[in-house]
Amino acid sequence: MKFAVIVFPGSNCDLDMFHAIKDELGEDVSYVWHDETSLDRFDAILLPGGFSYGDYLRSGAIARFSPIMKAVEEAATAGKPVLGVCNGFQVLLEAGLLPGAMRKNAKLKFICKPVALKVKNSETMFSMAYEEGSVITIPVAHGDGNYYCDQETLASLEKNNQIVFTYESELNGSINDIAGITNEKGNVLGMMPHPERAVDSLLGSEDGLKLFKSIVKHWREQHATTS
Ligand SMILES: NC(=O)CC[C@H](N)C(=O)O
Repeated sequence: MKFAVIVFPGSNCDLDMFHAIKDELGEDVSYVWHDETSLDRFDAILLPGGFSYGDYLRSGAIARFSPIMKAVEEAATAGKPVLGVCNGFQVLLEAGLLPGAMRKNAKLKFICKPVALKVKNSETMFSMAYEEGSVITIPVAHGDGNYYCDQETLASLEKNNQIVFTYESELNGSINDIAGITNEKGNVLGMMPHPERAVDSLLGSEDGLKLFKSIVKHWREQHATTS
């Protein structure tokens, strides 16, 4: 399976994402600079965390106009897995590939620590290796992680089971403690916590690895050949 890690000016979690895929997951991965225009050769697209364009205007608001974003949209439409972590989530929101918006953390402080997350939906291509309802530990590191959407959007997120992860206790002001959501089709996931920083017990947790394993498992099932 071939993964792309999109690199924007100001991305800083691209190396961790690359390491998680190459060294911990053992899959093929390449960096793709933001001014490229095709992702045809990749099976899954990863938008890493960081401070694209210095978080000017709003986090992700400038990166969403990068040339590569048209290819990210095409990949999403084609049903490929698209994962945005932290700043990657912010870019996906700004691009309209996920509903809602990100605001500054309720207490206006940057929060950087491991947090407990509940797996609310283990039937997505990103979460199928987890037990539904299980509590996992994944670190967060953000200033703008206060997820917001209107009541109508919240109702549809709940109805369609699009909320994949929630914070176990109040963290940053996010509505209904939402930490990660998918699009309606289920192939685009945005999450504020960093699974790529939780892929080895040496890092304090390996709970993030199952997320990447889920993507591979789902892809292999879809591409199984019968001989
Ligand atoms: N780690 C990150 O991706 C940081 C995200 C973002 N720029 C923020 O501080 O909110």
